Amino acid sequence: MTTTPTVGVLAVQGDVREHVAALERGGGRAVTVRRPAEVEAVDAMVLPGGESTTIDKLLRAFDLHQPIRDRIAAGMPVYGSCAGMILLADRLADGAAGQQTLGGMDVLVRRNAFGRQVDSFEEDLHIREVGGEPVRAVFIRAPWVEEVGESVEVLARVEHGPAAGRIVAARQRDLLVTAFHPEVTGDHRVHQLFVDIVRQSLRERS
Ligand SMILES: NC(=O)CC[C@H](N)C(=O)O
Repeated sequence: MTTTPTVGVLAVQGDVREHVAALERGGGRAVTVRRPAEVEAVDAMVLPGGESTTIDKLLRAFDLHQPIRDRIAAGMPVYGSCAGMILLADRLADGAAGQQTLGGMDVLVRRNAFGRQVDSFEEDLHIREVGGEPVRAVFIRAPWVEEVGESVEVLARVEHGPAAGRIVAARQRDLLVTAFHPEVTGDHRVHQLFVDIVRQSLRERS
């Protein structure tokens, strides 16, 4: 029997609807999460893009910071895109004053790393674990991963231009991050990869 995992999309700020749609197309059941009790009820979570400083403040205002941290520590699979990638980083460069992350992934992430001139751009990326054609990656004032710990697998790097070689997708066990926004392109393969990670994690825990 194949189970359909329930994935909660953090819905305090950011592009929530697009993630809900991409998760459903990728084989998951998507719900929105705004309350601590909802954090407890899901199998996994997506932290969407948006503004990481705002999301950080709202996580604390809505009493979601600690419950999500606790679930990450207990092994809940989480996919963080852009601002969500910043939130999953153990270490942050160029964060705003007082900005905190949830942490969980042994990486140093640099916020707004691509600089002003190239705030936003698109590139076709080859992503490990995502088969078929390259993925059209949309970067919007994106961060990059500057350093990775030993348990982190690099899934994709920028392939062209001045930032070539920079890490923009990575995985540490059941934590997945991308610096770009696959939810805005109509291609649900990254979300499908995440739903597969969640399914595998549920099988291992049952
Ligand atoms: N598209 C995004 O999520 C941008 C992230 C944003 N620059 C931040 O620091 O939070």
